[in-house]
Amino acid sequence: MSSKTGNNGGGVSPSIRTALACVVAYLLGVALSPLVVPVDYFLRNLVANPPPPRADDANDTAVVVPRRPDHPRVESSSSSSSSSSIPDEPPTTAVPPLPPAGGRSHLDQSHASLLDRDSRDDGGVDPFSDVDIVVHRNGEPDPCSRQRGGAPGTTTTTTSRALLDSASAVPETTETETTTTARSGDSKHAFDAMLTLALTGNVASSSSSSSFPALLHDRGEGCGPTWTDPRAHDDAGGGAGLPSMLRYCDMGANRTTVQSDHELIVNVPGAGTRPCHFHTREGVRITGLGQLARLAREAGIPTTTTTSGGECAGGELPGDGGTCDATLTRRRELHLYAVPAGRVFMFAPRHVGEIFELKHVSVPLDLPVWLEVISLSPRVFDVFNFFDREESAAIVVRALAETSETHRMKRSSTGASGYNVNSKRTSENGFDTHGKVAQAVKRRCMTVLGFDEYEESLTDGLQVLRYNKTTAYIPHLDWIDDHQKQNEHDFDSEHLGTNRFATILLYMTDLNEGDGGETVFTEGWPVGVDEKDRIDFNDAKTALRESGDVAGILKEDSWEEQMVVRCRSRLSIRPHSSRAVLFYSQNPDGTPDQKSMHGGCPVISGEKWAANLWVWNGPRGGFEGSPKNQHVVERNRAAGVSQDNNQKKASFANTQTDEAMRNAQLYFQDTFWGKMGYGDPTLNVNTYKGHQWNVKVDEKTVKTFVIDDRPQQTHTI
Ligand SMILES: O=C(O)CCC(=O)C(=O)O
Ligand SMILES: [Fe+2]
Repeated sequence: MSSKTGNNGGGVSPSIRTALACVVAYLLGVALSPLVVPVDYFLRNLVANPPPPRADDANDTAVVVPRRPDHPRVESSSSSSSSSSIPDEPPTTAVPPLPPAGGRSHLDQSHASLLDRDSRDDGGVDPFSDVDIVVHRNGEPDPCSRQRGGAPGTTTTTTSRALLDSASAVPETTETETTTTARSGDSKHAFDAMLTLALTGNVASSSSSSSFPALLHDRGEGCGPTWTDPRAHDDAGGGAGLPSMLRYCDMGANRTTVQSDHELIVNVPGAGTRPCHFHTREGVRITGLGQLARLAREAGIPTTTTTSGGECAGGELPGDGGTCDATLTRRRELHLYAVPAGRVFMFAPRHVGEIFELKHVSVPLDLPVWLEVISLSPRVFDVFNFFDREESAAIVVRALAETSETHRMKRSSTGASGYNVNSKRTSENGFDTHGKVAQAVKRRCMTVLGFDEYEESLTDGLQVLRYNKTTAYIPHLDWIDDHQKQNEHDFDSEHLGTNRFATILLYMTDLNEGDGGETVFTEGWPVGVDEKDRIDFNDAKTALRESGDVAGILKEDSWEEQMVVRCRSRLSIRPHSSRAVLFYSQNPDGTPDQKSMHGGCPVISGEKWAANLWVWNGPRGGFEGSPKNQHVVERNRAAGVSQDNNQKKASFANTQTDEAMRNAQLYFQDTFWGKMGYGDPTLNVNTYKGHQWNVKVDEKTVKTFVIDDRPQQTHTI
């Protein structure tokens, strides 16, 4: 079932008439859809239980969503088993109690009281007394290192000791963003430095006289860079002497994305390198010691085994029989996901069907938001209860009412320089940058992705998409490829550039099996289908043709027909109103994830409305601090144009009235751009005020166009 677009209207202008008709038709569609869809998808989500599996659709290549397990923290058991590769060290001997508070001249008293059992009101239980810290690299389900086993809490734990020691080593910082002076560890940036230092231990330096051991049993050697790090062998630069984890946390001058808080980063004392920032498995950024202590208290339930009649341990009083009940407590685990400075948190799924409960994300209906893993490679997740039907309808209504030339719904374009209408993207799109719902959804999206603060420079406006019957969007990467570095903006996210990092796709209409319109991930495989039962392209094509489903609708061997074949044999997501899906376009190291290739399948029946939100790994073009290709900037400066302020859209067409222009060609200055002769398609470009476009015939310039002030301009010969 999907809403149908009406197109008859009264005496108003045709575009407003169409828009109004669409609004009414869409609302009717939304209002009626629960009556037509047997079990309404969203209502199913209203009950706290997850939706039932969708395996009942025999021919449905859409994802089969397994049930939510009763104990969603699947990670703790699996990670402890997977952690077998990391050798556990025998527990260290008990650490002496902290010195009296007065003796801690460097320490903020508030930190000390968080950890110091003597000064706590709750009986002084050290929050880390039976918890081991386990570290993962960003996006990795397997830990890379773990804490050496600590002594259970009769006294201050190794963890508290290390945290307090490292807190004392982090200098006082001034947080310019809050204009308050914070003591060491009070700011999230100082906290990052402190935790990184505690995990890896202090690095000998002339200025640090004290020495204390690393919390991690291997000082984080297992958590080294996953990319080739030139500093590993660079004795002169000191890189080789650093624990590997420090080289992971500080990706180096050529790879540390410059975020808006770059200047606030506090280096790891002794090492002088940038620290990691740390997130929970669910993406929550850990910004202070109090929060870390809270997480430690909440970390899982310890497994205990009790044997009676044992010997009494030191300090334990014997029971009636003169013996002690020895309670063997298996230590709990606090998993931290370490993200290099300047980089962005990424979920670390282990298996399809895995759940991530996002208790920190609030939505209008106060329903729990959770992720369910649809695919590991590409990384794709369903985001349950991300938005509701009301918001879904509001997005469509606003898109239809939009009249501004830059934002209204119109034939889609693609590419870094945007404006080229593409024959392989036949849908329509528009942008919602200021709508109330769009704003709310953008903020929610950032929270889901693990940002502790909203950052406008990291998101595009909400892009709204409409697909009518037969329209589609050929498989592509959302990551923008500018490998020749032709743009002022530097898109090379592996290094200092920024690019699209993650996409949240929102669906606003219900499409039934056979209606088409799925989002297909052409490198992914359908869930729940055995490897041996996967269908190859040719068999799927034969089956499609035999079914006759697209006969008379799509041309044989057209790219659209080929897409339907893929949509029916590869991982595809069927739209439902208020369904949201998250996927990543980059790997954790910033390289593009080629497996994230995806497209919008041709709509066979009805209409599809969707929207996407692209989140970048750093400031996108036009925002302060966005990375630039300096050579292009210089070139433009020499040509007297500034790209940021003067971008224009220009179309060049041949009216076929001047015989001398029969074989004309368009050049940007002296660079060939495209054929502009009789019968050649209009050339659409993004260009800049003052740019010169030359028309040449037989290599001689016959006409020059200079781009003027108009935002959109057409030049003809
Ligand atoms: O419509 C879809 O399902 C996908 C849209 C998409 O990939 C895009 O707009 O980048
Ligand atoms: Fe896309």
